[in-house]
Amino acid sequence: MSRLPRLHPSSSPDRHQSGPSMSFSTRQGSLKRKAQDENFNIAEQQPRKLAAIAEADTNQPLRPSKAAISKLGKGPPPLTKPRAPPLTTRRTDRATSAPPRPVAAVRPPARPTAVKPTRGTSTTVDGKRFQALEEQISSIAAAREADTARLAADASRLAADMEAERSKVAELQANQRAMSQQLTAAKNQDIARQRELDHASEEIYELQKRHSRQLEEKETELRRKDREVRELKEELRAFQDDLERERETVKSLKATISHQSTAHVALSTQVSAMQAQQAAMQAQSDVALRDKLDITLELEAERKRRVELEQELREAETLRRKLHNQVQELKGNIRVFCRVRPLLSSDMPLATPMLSPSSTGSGITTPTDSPDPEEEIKRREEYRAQMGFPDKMDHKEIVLRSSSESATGQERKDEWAFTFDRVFEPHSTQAEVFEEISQLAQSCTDGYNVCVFAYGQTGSGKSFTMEGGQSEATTGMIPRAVEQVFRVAEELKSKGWEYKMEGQFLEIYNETINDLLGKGEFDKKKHEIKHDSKTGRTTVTDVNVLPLASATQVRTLLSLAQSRRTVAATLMNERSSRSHSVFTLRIRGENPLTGEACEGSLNLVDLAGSERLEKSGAAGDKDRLKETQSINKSLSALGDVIAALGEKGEGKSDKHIPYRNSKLTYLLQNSLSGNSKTLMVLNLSPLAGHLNESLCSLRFATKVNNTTIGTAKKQSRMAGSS
Ligand SMILES: Nc1ncnc2c1ncn2[C@@H]1O[C@H](COP(=O)(O)OP(=O)(O)OP(=O)(O)O)[C@@H](O)[C@H]1O
Repeated sequence: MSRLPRLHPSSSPDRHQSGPSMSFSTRQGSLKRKAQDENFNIAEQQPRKLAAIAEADTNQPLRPSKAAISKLGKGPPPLTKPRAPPLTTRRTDRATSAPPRPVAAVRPPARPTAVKPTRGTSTTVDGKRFQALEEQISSIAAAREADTARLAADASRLAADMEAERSKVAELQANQRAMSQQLTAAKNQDIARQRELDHASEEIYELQKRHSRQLEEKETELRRKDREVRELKEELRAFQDDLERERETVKSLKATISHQSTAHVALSTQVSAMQAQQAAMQAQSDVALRDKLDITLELEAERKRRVELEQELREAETLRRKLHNQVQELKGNIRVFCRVRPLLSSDMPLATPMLSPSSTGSGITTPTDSPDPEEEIKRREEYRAQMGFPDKMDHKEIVLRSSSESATGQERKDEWAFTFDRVFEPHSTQAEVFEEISQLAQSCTDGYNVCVFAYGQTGSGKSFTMEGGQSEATTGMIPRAVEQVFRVAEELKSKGWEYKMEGQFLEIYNETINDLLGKGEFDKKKHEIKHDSKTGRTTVTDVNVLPLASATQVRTLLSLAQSRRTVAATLMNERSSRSHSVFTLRIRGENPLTGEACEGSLNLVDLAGSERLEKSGAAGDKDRLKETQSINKSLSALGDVIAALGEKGEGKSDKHIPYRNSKLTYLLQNSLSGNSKTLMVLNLSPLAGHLNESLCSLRFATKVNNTTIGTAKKQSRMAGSS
C-alpha cells in the first residue's frame, strides 16, 4: 500500500491561518487516511482550491484569491500603491519605518485673501473672524498633516507586510508545486500499484480456478483410486479364495498323486504285460488288415451290384406301376362300392334303450343297459331293413328283402339282389374301406386322374365315409387318401421321384361354386370352370389353391373347410347335406434320374343327399324345392354323363358327353372321362323306412357299375416338357 509523501509542516505558509492554508495540515492527515482507505483519491478529497492548485500549471506564479485578500484585508489594505497626500510637497511614498514628519511643518500656501478695509467695528469683527478662520484652517492643515504622516506610515508598513506576504505566497507556491509533483508521483504510483493489484487479483483468480480444478481432478482421482482399491480388495479376496481352493486342490492332488503313484506301479506292471499282449495283437491286427482289404474289395463289388440292383428296382417299379394300373384297368375304370352304415341309437325313438355304435367307429353296435335284451333285439329288427350279404368270400353281393300284404291279404315277399365291386357290411371299418381305395389313390402318384364319389341319401353315411370322425379309427377316405399319397411320394423319393402337391376344396350349392378355403363369402363370388385341353388340367377361377407340404397340413386345411361349411350350415339349415363338396389334390411328379414326369389329381366328392323330392318334404318350401331340383339335376346329369361314357366305351366314339349339364359334371369332366379312374361309394341307410330310397340308390349305382368307361390313360411326359 503506497503512502502519500509526508508534507513538512513548515511548508505550510501559515499553519494557523484560516481558509485553505489553515486546513492544510488537517487535510494532510485526512488525505493520508483517505489515501490509505480509498486508494489515495487525493484530487477528489482536497478542497477545491487545492484541487485547482493541483490541476493548475505549477509554473505559473501563485496569485492570492480575492477571498484570501479579503481575509487578509482585515489587516492591510489592497496591494495598491498608496497615493501620497496631495497636500505635502515632499515625497512620502518611500517605504520606511520612520514615522512621518508632522504635517504641521508643512503649511499649505496661504490662499491669497483680499483684505477689504473694514469700517469701524465691522472691521474688527471681520478681522477676528478671519483670524478664527485662519486658525481653523491651520488646525485643519495640521490635522491633515498628521493624517498624511499616519497614512504614509501605514502605507510603508503595509508595503512591508505585502512584501512579507509575497514571500510567503512564493514559498507556498513552491510548496504547492512540490506537493503537486508528489501528488502526481503518488497518483502514478497508485495507478501502477492498482494495475499491479488488478493483475495480482487476476492471477489470484486464475490460481484459484486452477486450484479448484486441480482439486476436482484430485478428488476424481481419489474416488477412482478408492474404487480401484475396492476392486483390488475384491480381487484380492477372490484370489485368496482361489488360493484357498487351489491349496485344497493341491492337497487333494497330492493325495491323488500318492495314490496314483501306487497305482502307477501297479499299472507299469500291467503295461508291460499289455505290451506283450499288444505285440501279439499287432500280429493279429496285421492279419485283420489283410482281411479288411479283402472285405473292402468285396464291399466295392457289392456297391456296384447294389447300384445295378437299384437300377433294376427302378425298372421294376416302372413295371409294377404299369402292372398295377393294368390290374386297375382290368377291374374297370369305373367301380362301385356299396357300404351300409350301422343302425344308430338316434335312428330310433329316444325312450327305448338303444344299441349304439362302438366308439371306435367300427360300425359294430353294442347293447346299452336295456331292460330286456331280447325285446330290444326284436325292436331293432323291426326298425332295420332286411338286408343280406350272401357273398361271404368276395363280399360283392347285397340282397334287400321286403314282405308286405297284398290286396287279397296274402303275404307278398320281394327280394332284390345287387352285385358291386365290393359290398361293405355295417360293421366294416374305415380302414377296411380304405384298403380297397388306397390302390386308386396310389394311381394319382403315377399320373392318373382319380375320382371318388360318395353317393346316397341324406344320413346314409357319405360324410362319415369321406371325411370321417376325429379319432384315428374313424378317419375318413379324404385324409387317408391324402396321407397315402404323401407316403407314396416319400417312398418314391428314394427312386428319384420328387412330388409337388396342391389342394382346393369347393362346394357346389344350387349350381353355384363356393370356395371352402376362401373367406367364407358364400354364394357371392362367381367362379368359372376352365379346362386346358392340352394338359388336361381343370382350374376354377378365383379360388384358393394351397401348396401342401405334408399330410398334417392337409388335415388343417380340411378342418378349415369343415368350419367354413359349419358357418354356412348355421346360416342355412343342413346346407352341407344339400350341397356337393369336391376336394381336389393335384400331384405333380418329376424323376430327374429317369427323366420322367407325371401329373395326376385326386378328386374326393361328397355328393348331396340323393333322396327324392317327396321324401325330403320340400314340396311346400320354395328354397328347399330349388335345392332339391338342383341336386336332382346334378345327380341325374352325373348319371347321364356316366351312361354316355359307357356308350362311348362300347364303340359309339361320336357319342356326345353332356358334361355341361351341371356344374358338378363340368367340374369333374377330366376326372370322369375315359382317361381317369372313378369310384362310386354307395352309402345305404340300414333303416327299413329308407328301403325304397335305398333301392333307388342301388339301381342308380348298378347302372353306373354296368358302365364300362374306356381305358384310363396315364398323364405322363418327359420332365421339362409342359
Ligand atoms: N360307418 C359308420 N359307422 C358309424 N356311424 C356312422 C357310419 N356311417 C355314418 N355314421 C353316422 O351316421 C350319421 C349320418 O352320417 P353322415 O352325416 O355321414 O351322413 P350323410 O349321408 O353324409 O348325410 P348328409 O347328406 O346329411 O351329410 C352320422 O352321425 C354318422 O356319424
